[in-house]
Amino acid sequence: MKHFQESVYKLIVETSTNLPGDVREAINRAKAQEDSGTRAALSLSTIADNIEMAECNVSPICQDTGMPTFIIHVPVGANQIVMKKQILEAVSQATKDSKLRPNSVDSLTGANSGDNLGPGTPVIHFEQWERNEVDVRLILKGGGCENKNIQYSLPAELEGLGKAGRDLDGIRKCILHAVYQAQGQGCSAGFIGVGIGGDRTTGYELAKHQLFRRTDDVNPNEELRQLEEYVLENANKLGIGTMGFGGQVTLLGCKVGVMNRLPASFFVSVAYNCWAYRRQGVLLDPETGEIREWIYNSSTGEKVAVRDEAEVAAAAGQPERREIVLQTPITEEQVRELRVGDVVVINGMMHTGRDALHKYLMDHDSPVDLNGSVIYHCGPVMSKDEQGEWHVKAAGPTTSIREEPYQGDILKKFGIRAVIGKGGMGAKTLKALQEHGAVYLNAIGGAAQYYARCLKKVEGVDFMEFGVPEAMWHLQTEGFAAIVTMDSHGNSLHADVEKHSLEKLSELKEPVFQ
Ligand SMILES: O=C(O)C[C@H](O)C(=O)O
Ligand code: SF4
Repeated sequence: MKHFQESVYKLIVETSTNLPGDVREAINRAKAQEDSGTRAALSLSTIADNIEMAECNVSPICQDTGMPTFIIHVPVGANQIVMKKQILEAVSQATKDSKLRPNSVDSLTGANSGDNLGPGTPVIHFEQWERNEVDVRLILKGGGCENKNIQYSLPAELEGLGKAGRDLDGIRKCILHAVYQAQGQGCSAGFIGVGIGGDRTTGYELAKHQLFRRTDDVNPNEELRQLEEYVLENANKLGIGTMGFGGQVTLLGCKVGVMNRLPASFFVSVAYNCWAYRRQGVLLDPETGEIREWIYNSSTGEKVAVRDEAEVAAAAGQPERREIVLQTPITEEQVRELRVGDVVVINGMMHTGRDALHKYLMDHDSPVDLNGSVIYHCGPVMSKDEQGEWHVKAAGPTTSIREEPYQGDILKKFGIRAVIGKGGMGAKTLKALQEHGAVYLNAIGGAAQYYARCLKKVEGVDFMEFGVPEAMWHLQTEGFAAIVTMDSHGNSLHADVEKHSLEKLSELKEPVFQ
């Protein structure tokens, strides 16, 4: 199979940079359902822009290119050892070419392998079949939505929904709860794969396999078909909306699979995938390894309608939405002026920082002055040119809640005035924003091309030893827009949406499937 490695490389690039047609259609439908001018509609426009940009630039849709997971069907006798070696080569090459972010981290030392290779990464499953072709499928599922996967053991007592028994109605409750607990943190609107039964490991595997189903396929099991339909309709009543900003569309797809279980166990496993639902597949010629066919057709996939000027104008015309341009360094007075719902446009310097940096700063000094500064929760995809200069290739926000134990203290210690991330933060940070005078800005998760365009120049980098995603990048920005979702007056849009969605969840308590 002379062309196998090259075909796998093409598959990786396509998966990372171009969303399949069925996913685009689902996002388009969501866009049509949201009222124009709302935060959700505007966010979906940004998402649509980002999808187009990624395709045009052949660059990652989201900077978190996830855990590359391959599922491969081969004819009997195919040499899986050689194929595996070539897959590793293709992954490493795609990482060098900035199509994948270096995402493989030593769990004990924190060292990034730099090429996406290491124990357990990438994930490769082989299966034999009797067809005379090779089927290679790939999913790039990022860490933020992976963190929102959840497994229930029935019977259980669920927040808002009460008792969930070992029956179809108990399963229904678990799935609704799974969507509720994700809030906007997994970059809603999302897609879920559900595995009923199995053990803890195979249950999750089954859930993830459901994510390879096309969004428009129909479950052959009538009970499960009804369940999928019910969940899709009712999860959208929770009002979580795009990025957890509130809205009509919270879930874009639900696929459920079932397998046998042990008498003592009853697991319901849910794999949550963000809107940046990157999965693709190819059918290969078993002799040459050349691509015969793409499995999730992207070329016939429709375009996601890009930003509509009328919509932007409608949003701007809303009296309650203000747009404030800020130049760094930012003062306390400027920050105290801001209210939840304002759009802030940042010009000047921004510093990236995520898990490793926040932990470090708790008991060390910062290499740069952070007074009046902006911290961006972001692990970008970077590339270095021949002159040794760095360029930002993809740079959307990461889930901020992971920094909750540190953020409040760090704001105060260094005089930071704005934190940009996604998904919101908790009570401790909200209190610190109020006491110190700072603001939390929510950027649109996954919109990595959209934001990379605003990051004009890399002024420097510290802590490269933490690896590319965790390093502290010093970036010159121009026109970086984000929404105030937590202000210095004790208001949090995230707390409001969570409370409201819990009320909505409780309305779905009554049995549906007897
Ligand atoms: O690691 C990242 O850049 C983002 C992550 O996928 C997240 O959603 O938090
Ligand atoms: S940042 Fe959002 S879109 Fe990107 S992988 Fe994480 S959850 Fe998905």
